[in-house]
Amino acid sequence: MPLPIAELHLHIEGTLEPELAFELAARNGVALPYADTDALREAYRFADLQSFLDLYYALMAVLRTERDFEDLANAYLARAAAQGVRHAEIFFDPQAHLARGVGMETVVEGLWRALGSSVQNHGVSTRLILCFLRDESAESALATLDAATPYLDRITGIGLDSAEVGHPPAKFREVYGKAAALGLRRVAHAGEEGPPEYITEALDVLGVERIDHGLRCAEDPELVERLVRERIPLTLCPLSNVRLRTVDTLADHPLPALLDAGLLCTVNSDDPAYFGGYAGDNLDAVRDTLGLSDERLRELARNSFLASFLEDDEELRARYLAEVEAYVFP
Ligand SMILES: Nc1ncnc2[nH]cnc12
Ligand SMILES: [Zn+2]
Repeated sequence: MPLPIAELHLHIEGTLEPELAFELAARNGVALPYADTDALREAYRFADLQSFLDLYYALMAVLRTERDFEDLANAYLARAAAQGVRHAEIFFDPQAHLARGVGMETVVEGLWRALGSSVQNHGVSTRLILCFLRDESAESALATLDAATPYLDRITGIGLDSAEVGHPPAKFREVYGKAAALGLRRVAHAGEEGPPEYITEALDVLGVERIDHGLRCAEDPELVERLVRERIPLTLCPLSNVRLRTVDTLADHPLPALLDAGLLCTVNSDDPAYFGGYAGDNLDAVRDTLGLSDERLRELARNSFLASFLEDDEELRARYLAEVEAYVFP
């Protein structure tokens, strides 16, 4: 039995496995510029975040109907559950779909068909987090939040993703202010490729409650001290960092140093179909390569539930935390 964890940094579009991409392409009459799944997998060699994003957005062309989003989410939930994920806070990128003529309703209703029955079907509780694309305009983010208004009962929070460098958090001050007023929780990618200053800005200007990635905080000891003091969680994604060359090798990952510093770190998969592993694979990799002890792994699992947005169901959080403490490592 795998260690029970919450996954807090997961882009649902990044769970599109090549096999499902080809199935959806055939179903929707979309031509893919790859001969087969092997040829597509060959394209999964990334130089940096942008080279990944180019493929990530291009492959979304196969996602067209509610059923497509439902199938995508069900495939993720089944795989995640098999690796110990008990709770998933799932990002989605509506602007990438709206730009292709796929409406907010199709995306949210489709995802909800899977998420709404996930506890029964997969044993995984879920929350949905709407991400704004930071390389789009602030006005586009505001229009996207407006388009999501009818679905806010299904959306727990907002996030910020896509190409980081050159798109500092402050650009999205207004939309984060509006989202806060609507009672939405706030997170943002920061310090993945961007500098530590973006992390500070996300906290001070956007009022985020967690930092997605955030690994470049390791370059600024005062920032690390602040994150520890304020108990700001980091949603780290080790295999993603290796594939996108944010770290040279997994052995160079700052996770052990950040844990030693007292940071509330969590381990997540980001875009598992593209980066070679789901949440449990990421935990196995850091255990094997970074030599994390069983108690460190338990700490990561505990952190994931503490950092989750389960304030609306503290009883469930307590149950998950009890599962973590009772877990016996093989
Ligand atoms: N790792 C990542 N960083 C920024 N934007 C993303 N969108 C999907 N995955 C992402
Ligand atoms: Zn991400």
